[in-house]
Amino acid sequence: MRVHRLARAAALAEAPLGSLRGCASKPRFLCLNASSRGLVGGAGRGLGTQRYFSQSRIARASVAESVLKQAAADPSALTQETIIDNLDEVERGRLARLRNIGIAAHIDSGKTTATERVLFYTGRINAIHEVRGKDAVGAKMDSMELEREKGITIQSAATFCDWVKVENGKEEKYHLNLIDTPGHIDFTIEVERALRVLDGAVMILCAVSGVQSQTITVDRQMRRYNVPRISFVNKMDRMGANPFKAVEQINQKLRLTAAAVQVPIGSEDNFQGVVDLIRMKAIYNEGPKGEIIRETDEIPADVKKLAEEKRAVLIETLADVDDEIAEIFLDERTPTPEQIKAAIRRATIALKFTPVLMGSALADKSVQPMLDAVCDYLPNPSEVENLALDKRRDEAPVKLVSYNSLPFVGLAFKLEESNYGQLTYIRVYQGTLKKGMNVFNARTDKRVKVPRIVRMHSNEMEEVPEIGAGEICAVFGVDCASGDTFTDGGLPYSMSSMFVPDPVISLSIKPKSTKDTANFSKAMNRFQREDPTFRVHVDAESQETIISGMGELHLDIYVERMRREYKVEVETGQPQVAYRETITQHVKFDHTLKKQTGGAGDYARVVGYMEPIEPGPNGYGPSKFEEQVTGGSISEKFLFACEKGFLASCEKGPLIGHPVLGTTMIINDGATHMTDSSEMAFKNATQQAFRKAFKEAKPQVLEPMMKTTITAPNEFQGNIVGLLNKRNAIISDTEIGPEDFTLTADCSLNAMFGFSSQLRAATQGKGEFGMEFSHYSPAPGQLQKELVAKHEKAQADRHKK
Ligand SMILES: Nc1nc2c(ncn2[C@@H]2O[C@H](COP(=O)(O)OP(=O)(O)OP(=O)(O)O)[C@@H](O)[C@H]2O)c(=O)[nH]1
Repeated sequence: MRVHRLARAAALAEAPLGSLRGCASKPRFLCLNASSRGLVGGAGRGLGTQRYFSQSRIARASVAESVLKQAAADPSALTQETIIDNLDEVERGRLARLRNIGIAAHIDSGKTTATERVLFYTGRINAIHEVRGKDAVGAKMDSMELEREKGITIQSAATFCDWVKVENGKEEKYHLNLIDTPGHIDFTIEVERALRVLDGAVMILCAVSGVQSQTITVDRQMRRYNVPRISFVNKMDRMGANPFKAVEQINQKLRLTAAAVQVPIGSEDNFQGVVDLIRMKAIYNEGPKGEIIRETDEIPADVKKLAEEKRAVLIETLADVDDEIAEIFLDERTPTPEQIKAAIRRATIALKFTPVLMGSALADKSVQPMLDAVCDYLPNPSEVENLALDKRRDEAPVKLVSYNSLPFVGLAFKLEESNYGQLTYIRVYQGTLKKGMNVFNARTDKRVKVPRIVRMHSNEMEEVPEIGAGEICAVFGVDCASGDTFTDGGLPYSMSSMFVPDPVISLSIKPKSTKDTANFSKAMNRFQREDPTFRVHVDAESQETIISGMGELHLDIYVERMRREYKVEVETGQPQVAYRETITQHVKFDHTLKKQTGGAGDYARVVGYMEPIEPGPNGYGPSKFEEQVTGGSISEKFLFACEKGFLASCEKGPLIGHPVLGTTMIINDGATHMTDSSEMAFKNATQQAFRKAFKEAKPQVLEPMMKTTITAPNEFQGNIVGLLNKRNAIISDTEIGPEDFTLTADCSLNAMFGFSSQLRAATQGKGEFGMEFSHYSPAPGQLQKELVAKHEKAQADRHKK
């Protein structure tokens, strides 16, 4: 068993953490109000070590003045354990019942539908409205008109609520901050930034489709930010629902140890409820909207055997990831429900395990046990390690502690333009953020006042005077960029920011009428500030405005928002692929720039070589500049200018004007003139040398390859394989289900233009596909020839003008 566990751990460690590629849609927060009641037998967990606090220890603990003094003098010397040990009862109770969670999944798995139930059952909303429902109201968290129309989540939305968990007749109130994230790959940044600041997540899977392409992306993102998760297999009412297939796929495809903690009672349209395998109780939802939970010891006879079997699998799987259960298992004893729950909690927080729950959000079944599991198994803010970098100590990492009385540290993770000005979402990692407080932006070194603090409930907000440590809120009137760290000014801390994938597609855009120019610029500025994956630049040669993003849908949504929200009609050019350029050979250069035009001349000589950098496991890396000059033939100052020249050259490659990857330039010699050399001369000389050497080094155009997943009814499989073959796609996996098949292929983005309409035609509108950037790969010779010819012609035309 131990070997088995190690093998799994090793497999996990080796699993790629993903680099670019995104997934995507809209997050929302839910937050439960911090209870001021004392902790009753609560558990706190320090960094890696388990810490359970006995009642007597809690009683002993009081606000330790000495700890606060120490924190004020030198916060970085404190360990999380020291602080947690000294937390007072009220603080400990507040944190123990606080959860910051995200809901993330593949497109259309039911995230928004499930969130709607959560809001209803916790009393945040008093009626349930469906995504694309007949009442045309739309789900609470899809507040944007476009989202409601298209039935997709585009932006993350935050909300908060209180969940009262009842266990053994005792009520415990939890405060949840919840973010509903979008599923579509084009809105991946919304998932990235939500996961960056959340402590735990609910991964939703479809009971019929199991692990899908975006589930894999979401999995990578959760690993990137070490986010523990519970899994919820939704759509148990659908034909072909099979939660155990989903469990197996989490184990195999995601390489994350998973086991069901429930089994279904009935299936498909006869799905009635679930059996809780830990307490061996049947759970049913009653009432018009499933708001009443009925629990009974009477497990239906036809489910009993399955429940016993799956309970045994749960314990055996837990024994693989938890020492305490392993011991009990080897002694052939039966663990108690409390022991099982404690083991699930430990293993989930340690990222070794995910418990799998099941239900149907649309049929109002088994959502409440999922909320109980959020409280039972996902960490509270004091159980998650959050690090900041201390600028005083060479950016040494320091642990942030979610204690209200410590100096304030928060991260601005999302910006949004609202009717009342810029809204900045902040996660408070340490200390308290108060209305009217002056906070310090670690990036700009500027102080700003916080005039208003609100808690978001989708598009509504509730003003609050202060927000405690470990919570999420939004503030008005704070000018900053996404990813900025704020402190109270006393701590020189900054937090690492989130991962922003590079755009893969771009198009030219301009307003149809010049009278709309002002609104057009306003919209561009706003979208850019809000979404770091949406980029805008003016092409220096063509003077066209170019927008770039994660996919056609991503850019289409902005064009549509411009029309609706800013009343600007625009013209767009053909979508352009974000190509890259590289070299394939080692080439030497010795280049002299020499100009004598009367007065002071220009002189710079650079000598060295260029060579390709072998692509790593994540593909082609950034280009690099190195200087190896000995003997001072080029001074430091001029070498710095050479580097600038190199960076400028890499922005617009010599071949087709796209950025350069995987290329090293080394300058190891040169010459300087007493009077004629200047920084400009060295910068220009480097650019000229780069250009010449690049062309001699067998340059290569690189094109983005997309991991493409297609799902369609089985009868269309032949048609789709035909479509993919025409596009030279490499099919890597095919899975055939009872009704639908899912096919995964690597395809160049260039070959995928127009694919959606062809897929529609080939599957009578029943096929779906999703694409995610995978890596850059050398473009075929013919395509490279065409691109180079087009680029040269465009340049020649420009010169003629
Ligand atoms: N049969 C069935 N359908 C469901 C269930 N939950 C959601 N749906 C339907 O699935 C579709 C997608 O639901 P959403 O809640 O929008 O899914 P989502 O994951 O939020 O979608 P995106 O945010 O766009 O990725 C809608 O038509 C829902 O009515 C369920 O439990 N059973």
